[in-house]
Amino acid sequence: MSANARISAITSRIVERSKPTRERYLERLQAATSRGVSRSILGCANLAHGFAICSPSEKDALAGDRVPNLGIITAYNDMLSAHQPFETYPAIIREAAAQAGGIAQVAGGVPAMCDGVTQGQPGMELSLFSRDLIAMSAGIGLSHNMFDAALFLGVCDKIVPGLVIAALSFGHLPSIFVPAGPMTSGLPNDEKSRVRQLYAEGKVGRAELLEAESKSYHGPGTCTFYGTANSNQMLMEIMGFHLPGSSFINPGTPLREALTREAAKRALAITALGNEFTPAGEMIDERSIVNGVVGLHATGGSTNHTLHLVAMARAAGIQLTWQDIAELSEEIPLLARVYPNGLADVNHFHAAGGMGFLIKELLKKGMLHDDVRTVAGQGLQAYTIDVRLGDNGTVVREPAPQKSHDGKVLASIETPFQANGGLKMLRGNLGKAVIKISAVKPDRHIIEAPAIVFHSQQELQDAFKEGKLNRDFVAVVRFQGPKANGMPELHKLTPPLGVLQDRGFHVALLTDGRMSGASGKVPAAIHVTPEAVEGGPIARIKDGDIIRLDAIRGTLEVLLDAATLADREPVTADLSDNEFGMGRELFAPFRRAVGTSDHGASVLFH
Ligand SMILES: O=C(O)[C@H](O)[C@@H](O)[C@H](O)[C@H](O)COP(=O)(O)O
Ligand code: SF4
Repeated sequence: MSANARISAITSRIVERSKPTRERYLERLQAATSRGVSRSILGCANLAHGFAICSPSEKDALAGDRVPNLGIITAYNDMLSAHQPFETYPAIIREAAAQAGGIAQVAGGVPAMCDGVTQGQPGMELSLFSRDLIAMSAGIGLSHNMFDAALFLGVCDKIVPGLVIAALSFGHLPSIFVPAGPMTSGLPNDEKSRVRQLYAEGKVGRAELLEAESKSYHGPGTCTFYGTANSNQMLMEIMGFHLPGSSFINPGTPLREALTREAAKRALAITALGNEFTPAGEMIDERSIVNGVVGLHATGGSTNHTLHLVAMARAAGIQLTWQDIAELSEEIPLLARVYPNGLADVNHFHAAGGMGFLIKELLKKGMLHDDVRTVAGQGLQAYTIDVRLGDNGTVVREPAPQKSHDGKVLASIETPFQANGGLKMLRGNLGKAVIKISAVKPDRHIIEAPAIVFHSQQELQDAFKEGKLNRDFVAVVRFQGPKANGMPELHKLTPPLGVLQDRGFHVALLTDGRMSGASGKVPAAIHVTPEAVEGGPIARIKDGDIIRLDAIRGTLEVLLDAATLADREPVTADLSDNEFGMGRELFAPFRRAVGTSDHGASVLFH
């Protein structure tokens, strides 16, 4: 079944807009695939270096071009609870590949930042840039050109988007994403946030706060809120980069290992040496990208994907815009309530029916393109499943439940939680911005209040502690854009602004920076473009100006006449503190080269 008329029309518009870049991309891809098995063009010395550590039988196999070789790109480190399980994956994959008559080599590693460790810290100013650096790093691994397919081991925020950019830059290769799964449920996310607000008010100390945080983040796996990392898993499944049912199986379980082994065997089966050749750059097309956006809206996914999906699409020559994302939001109902959009976590979401139920429901109403290619084959019907471990350690897939196992977490398409998706675009005399309203109560969808201007998160936190913010106001936190300081997440503002909102004040955030995918209850107009350091209108706002943020009409304005606003000189800021320390001096070229937020805030594509 093809997608309904409205979604198909948006897709057709994207196809038309992308024609020049998509055609050039596909020409390059076909030229690469026409050269046959990649390593066959390597010289003897190149090849000898490439398989120097292999066994004699592996060398024989690799010297020919009949045995497929998998290139593993791993984002393993002990810093990300979500990536720590990857430590053992290469050995599992090598064994599974050998059992299936193939070979697997770790082509390279990529850096992976934990936004939870760096949240509110200087390191966060490297976070967004790390996405493009991850793409470049993965490219270094794959540029050895020894491989017939790639396996990507990555989960978190910037890592999956960076790896997708790499996979599409090497679009002549089939690629499968291999996740490690969510942490088991610990202290509920809303209880964690309640303790944070108590700490922000000085009602509990660090000991109580650390105890709550440690009970929430307590072991291997992805943090269980529906932030960017878990939005990534949803995207990889709905866009066809995961095998069906892979996204939300906990690490360290037999089913998780069975899925990893299956991914290795499937990657061998979809190389050019087999009969199901599925190069990633052909598999992912405009329909796949639209399916990703649909999934984002239907689940209340991370606002960061208004940056990452745009950049990921560009890597395949596809031009996705915020307008496309906003118009799709009007068509797609909210079907999942996972924190911060509800009280449940991703384990509850999976138990309620998870991705299989979600995709089945969206397909019922033509809200997804079913005529897409995936690593599992043709179409998304294969993804409307529930997955379990079979008797002999294999993966068994059965039809997804007809009804949600928990209607408070996962709704049917007939009775959605909200008629449209959580992500909207705002426009007005302050430029363009993004807002996620799926976690904002309806009485906060319109905020009109005086501006209070800050040039850092710390300034706002200090003003809160000094009791200066007990009022209605719009916090204008500027000089947080990609060119200013790498566009950090300002998630540390969630507790103080949440306290003020709970006290009954009408507050909102307006920033050229980002928020965490885990932010949610306070209305926030984020990714404001043009940014302050580029002289954008946000740099002309003064304390006391009346700001109107209207998420219903999709407008963002400072209530000044055009002449008054134009007569004001945009203020500048001293950003010297953001140029050194914690590696920030290494990223000056990125700050200079990065494009605008509505084009993905990328140094790779403008
Ligand atoms: O976009 C995201 O989902 C966030 O970057 C997330 O990955 C980050 O880790 C949050 O900071 C976690 O939330 P807390 O900071 O509230 O633990
Ligand atoms: S979800 Fe966020 S906090 Fe959790 S491991 Fe990943 S990057 Fe770190």
